[in-house]
Amino acid sequence: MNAKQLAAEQAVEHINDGMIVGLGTGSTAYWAIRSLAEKVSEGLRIRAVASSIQSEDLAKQLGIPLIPFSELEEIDMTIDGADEVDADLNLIKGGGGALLREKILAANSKRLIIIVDESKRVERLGAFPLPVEIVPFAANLTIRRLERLQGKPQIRLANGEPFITDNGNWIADCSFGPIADPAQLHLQLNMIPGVVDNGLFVQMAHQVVVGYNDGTVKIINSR
Ligand SMILES: O=C[C@H](O)[C@H](O)[C@H](O)COP(=O)(O)O
Repeated sequence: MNAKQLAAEQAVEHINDGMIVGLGTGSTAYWAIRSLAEKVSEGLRIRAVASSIQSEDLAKQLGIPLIPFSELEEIDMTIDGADEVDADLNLIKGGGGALLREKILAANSKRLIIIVDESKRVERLGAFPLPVEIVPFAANLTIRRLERLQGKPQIRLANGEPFITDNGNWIADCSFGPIADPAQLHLQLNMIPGVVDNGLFVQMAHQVVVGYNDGTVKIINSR
């Protein structure tokens, strides 16, 4: 079993009958969705909400009952991956472009469990370019504001065209270098008109499950 799968399977153990479960996005969340589907096929009764069209398609295909965002009041537990995790369990997310829906799920979940392999743990966030979701029609103005914050923004491309998120927006990947104060940067970014949200998840994770290549798993709880 690979390190991502190890972490995912450990996290899925926390899911009980009757729960509403938020499904993350990406190659680690993939294993959680697979493992959850197995439990559903064995009789676990849950309903899930997906953070991306990709995860929704996978969950549908594997027979996980889904509910739309419009029917949600609260989510019991969300299990999601991350691109970086620091010692305070702050995260960079959005490498797959799903940060907005992921953050809405995280903010409305009683519990957010993050699953990663050991490569995602860092002392300080910022080596991974920070994804910022921006509205396309004012992209040039928003990019200028991101440049003024020293973010060195690059519009993410897919096949030579701007990558389009599930919400119809663009992603500007920003390189701030080591991020000294994630909470402050998060606020500065989200105050720019034209920014929809950014991939900093500050003090949102309740638990991080880390899978190691030697087959072990470490659980880190928020303080
Ligand atoms: O937009 C994508 C998500 O934030 C992912 O959870 C994140 O990029 C980690 O993905 P992976 O598990 O594939 O490294």
